Amino acid sequence: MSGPVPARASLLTPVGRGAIAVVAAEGDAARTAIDASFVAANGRPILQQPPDRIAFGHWVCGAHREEVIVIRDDDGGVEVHCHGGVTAAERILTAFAGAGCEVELWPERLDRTAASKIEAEADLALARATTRRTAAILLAQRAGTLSREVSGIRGDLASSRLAAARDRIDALLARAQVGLHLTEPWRIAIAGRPNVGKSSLINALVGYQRAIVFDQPGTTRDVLTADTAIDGWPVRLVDAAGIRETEDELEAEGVRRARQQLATADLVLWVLDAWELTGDPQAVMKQEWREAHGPTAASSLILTVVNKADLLPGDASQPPTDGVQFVSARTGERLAELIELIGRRLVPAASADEAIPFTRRQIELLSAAHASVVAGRANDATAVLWKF
Ligand SMILES: Nc1nc2c(ncn2[C@@H]2O[C@H](COP(=O)(O)OP(=O)(O)OP(=O)(O)O)[C@@H](O)[C@H]2O)c(=O)[nH]1
Ligand SMILES: [Mg+2]
Repeated sequence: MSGPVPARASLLTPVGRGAIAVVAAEGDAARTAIDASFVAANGRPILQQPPDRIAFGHWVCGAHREEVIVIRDDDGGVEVHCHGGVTAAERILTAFAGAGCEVELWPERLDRTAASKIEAEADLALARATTRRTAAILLAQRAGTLSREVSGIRGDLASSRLAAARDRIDALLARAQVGLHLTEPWRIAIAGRPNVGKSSLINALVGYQRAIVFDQPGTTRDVLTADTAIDGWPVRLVDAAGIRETEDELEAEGVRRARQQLATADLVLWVLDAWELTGDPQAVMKQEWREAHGPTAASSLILTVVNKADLLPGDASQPPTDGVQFVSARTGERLAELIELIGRRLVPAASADEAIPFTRRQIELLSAAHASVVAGRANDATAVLWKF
């Protein structure tokens, strides 16, 4: 027989996001609170409700009655589902606390109840995942893909296959950026001369009117961002104001910030105007980059986007060139190709069934294990990997 379950209560759902809120509680004090406040529609006390089945009723608190569903399990745990929003859930949590339950934040609860550290981290990450693709990858890690790989590496170390272990750690570390971006958006800066259609392109990519579009150079004076998904990856599109020399102080500040956005972006889309294009798009992009940034070479993480392709005669078909995409933000022409190209550039390869470290803690452990393996200290590496 196990001892008494400590009484705890937690709000499991994020504040203000869903139509329902869920409060979980356990321990004798939790039952006391339920007995005092829950009136089941079938008139039975909670212990006479069948376990793991929903009991509909009301949470009664003074003159206030709130519709709820209560579910109990066999181990003294209960879940109360009430209307979403802050008030109802708070009233229920207060009742649990009043009966003697310790109120615990849900990340702490996850840490305590998860079967492993990776599982707890995956649950936290899943709550922040915004696309199916990223959620599928995280679910695979939660289901054991990452821990199996780590234990495979420990097996290599135990059998003195140090080179194999090192290669497998290298492969995991190579996916660290993808892993961190399962919960953090990739940052894509949209840059180029004034009036080429940067804001229009962002609007087209996001699918709604977000940035101000105006037929005058220098419309966007500050950095605007829009969050969306591209090819299943969460991205933050950053609208960099037209970079050029300016006397206007406010604009100069915008230019300074835009430059900073470019320096820190995961990918830059350098936008050209098809109507004004004279010569090879890549060469023009490099020329404009030099004008804006001085002699620093354009980084490889730049895609050249030739916008306003609808203004070109004929079907505007250009021979496909590596790193160049013709589009029309106005008509949506070739936007699908651009989206695919961005996806490939951002994340060269990632499949849901490979092991991917997805937290800084995991990446630090792998780096430490790597250093130990390289130094020939297999035992130290093994010890670090056990911390997974
Ligand atoms: N024909 C055509 N016009 C476009 C296209 N994209 C944008 N424009 C027009 O070009 C003008 C400038 O567009 P913006 O999106 O404001 O350009 P921008 O690069 O953000 O300009 P700044 O913020 O001033 O640097 C507007 O009149 C748009 O309607 C396109 O694909 N085709
Ligand atoms: Mg703009």
